[in-house]
Amino acid sequence: MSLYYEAAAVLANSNNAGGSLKSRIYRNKDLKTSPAQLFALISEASKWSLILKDVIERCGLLAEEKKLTPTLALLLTHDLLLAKCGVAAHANHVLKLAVLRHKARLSAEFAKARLRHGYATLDALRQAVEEGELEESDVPSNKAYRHPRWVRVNTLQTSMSEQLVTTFAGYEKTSSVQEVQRASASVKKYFEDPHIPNLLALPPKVDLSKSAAYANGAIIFQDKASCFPAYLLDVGPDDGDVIDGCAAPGNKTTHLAATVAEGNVHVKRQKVFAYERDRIRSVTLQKMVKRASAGSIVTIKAGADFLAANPDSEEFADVGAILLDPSCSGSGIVGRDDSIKMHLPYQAVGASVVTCKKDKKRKRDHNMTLYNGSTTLHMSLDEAIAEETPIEGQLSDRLTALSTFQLRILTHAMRFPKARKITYSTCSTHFEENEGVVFQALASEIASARGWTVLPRQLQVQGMKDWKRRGILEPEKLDPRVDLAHVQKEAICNACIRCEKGTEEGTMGFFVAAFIRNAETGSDRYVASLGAVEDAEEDEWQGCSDGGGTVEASMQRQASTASKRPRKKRQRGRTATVDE
Ligand SMILES: C[S@@+](CC[C@H](N)C(=O)[O-])C[C@H]1O[C@@H](n2cnc3c(N)ncnc32)[C@H](O)[C@@H]1O
Repeated sequence: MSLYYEAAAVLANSNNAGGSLKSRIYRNKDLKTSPAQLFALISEASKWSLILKDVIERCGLLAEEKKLTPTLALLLTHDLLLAKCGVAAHANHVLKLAVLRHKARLSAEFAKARLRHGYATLDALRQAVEEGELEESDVPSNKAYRHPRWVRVNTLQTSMSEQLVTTFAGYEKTSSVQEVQRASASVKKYFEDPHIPNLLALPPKVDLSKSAAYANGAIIFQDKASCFPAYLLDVGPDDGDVIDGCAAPGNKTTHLAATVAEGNVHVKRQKVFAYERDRIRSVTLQKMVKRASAGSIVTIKAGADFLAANPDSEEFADVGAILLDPSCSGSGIVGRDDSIKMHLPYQAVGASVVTCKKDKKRKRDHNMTLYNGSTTLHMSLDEAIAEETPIEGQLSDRLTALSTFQLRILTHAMRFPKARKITYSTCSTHFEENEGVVFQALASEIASARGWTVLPRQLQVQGMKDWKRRGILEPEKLDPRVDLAHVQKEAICNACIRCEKGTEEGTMGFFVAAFIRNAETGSDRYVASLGAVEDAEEDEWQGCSDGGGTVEASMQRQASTASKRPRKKRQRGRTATVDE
């Protein structure tokens, strides 16, 4: 009888295997249980876990049954109370006996829990559980703050108008994202995003994973915030080739490919080089690129370290833009609605220890978060999730290690001789990984040698310029060597873009900043774009009044150079140069 032990071991994921929950189960050749049975048990038990956790705690099951761990207690209680055939073990099995002894109390507590949640019958409760009504977002009690299902229409294959009459035929258009945030999964509503082109928000938990459009890559599940970097990079026909330095699973790579293809109709082909250091994640990247039909644009550098890419090599001679989305703490990630959340009952002593036949003591898995004294496991169902690998240890040590790596990768990108644009992003909410890295990068030798500066808000592509949440200054966390006046720091923060999780905007926690080269080394297109906002800057840009080495002063100088060059206009959210 290995079903429950094996399920507990899969959940513990003690070897930190990557990939989705499904792929971890189906790839594991050592399992005795059928993968389908194992997956069904885990996914069903997780749906009920919020209620069952409560039932188990009220019964004091873990205090009385020393053989049970929180995970085993949850899986067994699920089968005892809800599975058609009950606990799948022979009558005398030690685990079966451990829960059977408490059947009457568990059943009584389960009935009370059902009534507490306001469901008169088990069928009504079942329906609510299936629709995810009990499992709200990370911000409980406010439906307006739930995380919508964000869907990017893949313009390499299809168009928004085509999808609206096919995949989303019969869906009603709403005028606010909150309307879809509040809607239940069965409601057919969509909201067309005003900031990012070709992006839709749908009710949380809506299941499109079986749709043909998803299967063939016409639509891609991608959080709104995660679409910011490729859009902000704003690659145009003059920008040459593009590098995605940290690519897997590939959402931003395929988004980049779609934006590159848009500008390539009449001009020479631009390539996207996608670097991914991890071999296993490179396989996912390959699948994603193929499914999105981006193979003719994207060259995958599988298992290759971007830090080892030689900026001066012939291959990258035409690289004008670089997107960097390096590994981070992942503190902005929202428990996705297509991910499995397993709420485990609280165990007063040894709550973090899972025992199992072969491997007696297993360390707590990094996917667990302690929540109100008990534990919640988060498992991805989607291969295409940007999985983060938190470094063990104290938060401050982890942040130092991560930000050192992030700064290295960003300054490496600044070395590519023809590069004129870089975006740097993380799904972290920590200043150290975000604005902190931006400040340090700007203060680096390579940034001043090559003339890199931040792309101010006024010059950003329309949707990003309109986005209200900007960078945050936390002076006490700033590297003391960063020698800038307060007004300069504020200007840099205003150039940075943030998203917060658990808000009425429905995004994950995210950060992105763009860098550009100055007029002397930058592209004409950018120089022109600086001139385009010159007038607007005089009205809007309040960040600087002195003429010293400030960011804004540098922008002003660029703008004045630009005023002597051709005038330009914006097209489809993109900066275009036009001769008069
Ligand atoms: C945050 S994830 C990227 C998510 C991806 N941009 C997306 O949107 O789908 C970071 C990725 O960068 C990879 N990575 C980290 N350091 C790298 C390096 N030095 N060179 C190439 N890839 C790296 C990690 O293995 C991980 O897959």
